[in-house]
Formats: sequence, C-alpha cells, structure tokens
Amino acid sequence: MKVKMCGMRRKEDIAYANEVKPDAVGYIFFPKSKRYVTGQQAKEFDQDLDQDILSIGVFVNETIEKVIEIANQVPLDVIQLHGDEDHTYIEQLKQQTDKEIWKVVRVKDTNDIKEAEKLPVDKLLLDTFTEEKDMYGGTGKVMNYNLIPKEGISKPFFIAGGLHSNNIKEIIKKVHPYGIDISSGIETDGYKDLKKMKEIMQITGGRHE
Ligand SMILES: O=C(O)c1ccccc1NCC(=O)[C@H](O)[C@H](O)COP(=O)(O)O
Repeated sequence: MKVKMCGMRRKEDIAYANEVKPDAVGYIFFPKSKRYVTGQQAKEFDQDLDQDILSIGVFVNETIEKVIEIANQVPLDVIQLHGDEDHTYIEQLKQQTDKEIWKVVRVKDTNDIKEAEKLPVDKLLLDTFTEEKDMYGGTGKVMNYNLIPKEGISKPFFIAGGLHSNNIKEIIKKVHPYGIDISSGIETDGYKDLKKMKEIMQITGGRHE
C-alpha cells in the first residue's frame, strides 16, 4: 500500500518527508488553499526531496497551460486533478504531457466513482465531498466509504479525507485501497508534524514496493 503525504509548504516538511519516506508528497497549486505554494517554491523544495519520493502537483480547475508550466518547472512526477476537470480537459492535457495523471473524485454518491472510472487517467483518488465554498480538498473530514461500489473499482485508487492515526487501520481493512493520502491528519496547528508522520508510516507498515 502506497502512502502520499500532501500539502508540503515549508523546508522542514521536506526534511520530515526525507526522514519518514512516504512514497509520494504533494504540493498544492490552488491559490485559495492555506497550503498553496508557487511553482518556484515547489521547485526549491523539490531540489531537497529524496529522489525516490514522487512529487505530485495538486491542481483545481487550472488552465492546461499553467499545469504544464508548473509540471515541467518543479518537475512533477504526477499531475493530480482535484477540481471539476472533465474528459475533454484530460484528453487535451494528455496531448501535452506523458506524466502520470490522477483524478480526484469528491464522492457524493456511488455513481460519481463509476463515472470517474471511465476517465482516461492512471489512478483515482477518492476524497470527501463538502458543500463548503472553495473547499476542494484538505477538509480533514472522513468520506462515506459505504459509497464505494460493492464490485470494486477498475483502477488503482487512493483514499483520502480525514485520515489519521486513530482511524487509518480500520479504514484500510474495510476498503483495501492501492494507497492512502493524508494531509490534516499529519498536522498540528496547521503545520506538518514529524511525530504524526512517523506514526502513519508505522501504522501503514512503512513503504511497500
Ligand atoms: O489540502 C488542501 O488544502 C487542498 C486544497 C484544494 C484541493 C486539494 C487539497 N488537498 C489535496 C489532498 O490531496 C489532500 O491530501 C486530501 O484532500 C486529504 O486531505 P485531508 O482530509 O486533510 O487529509
């Protein structure tokens, strides 16, 4: 099972990631997020990140031009689309990059997942839906895992939303995801917390190839 730790926004966060070794870290390129970083900041962070940790860029309804610019600038390994990007948008993006593309489904009902399975992306990431304006992710709220189709999902999928050291084991056992994605659950007072990051790696069994 893979572990992605999202919302890196300080030099210390990168040092912590190098210490605990998740499979991937995420940078948020959504200006309305409290975890927002610029392409230039992410590039500087990324120069200090261990090479065997994937760099993932999180975009919300961003222009394709800007996504490509930042993806090449950092450089990113994966483009995570966390907004309302549709089939046409993804096809256009794919014409301009060979990078892996993940699509986030903010799950309101089972059909949202079934529709997302048809998208031409490498992986899905299931996250919590909230009505709150501009709250596309990093909500710290747990999603309803009963909405996952009984027959399973045809693409590798990450789960996200309100994961923390007290619920992660139970949720993994229930859902059997390809990976987990966590942000608020490894923060204290809004900043990444090394102790919590270590705990998550211990609970998930560390890095798995
Ligand atoms: O984290 C944010 O501020 C954010 C804002 C807008 C879009 C996506 C965002 N985060 C993306 C992630 O991949 C988070 O890790 C994921 O939503 C889970 O967050 P959390 O519930 O805080 O663990």
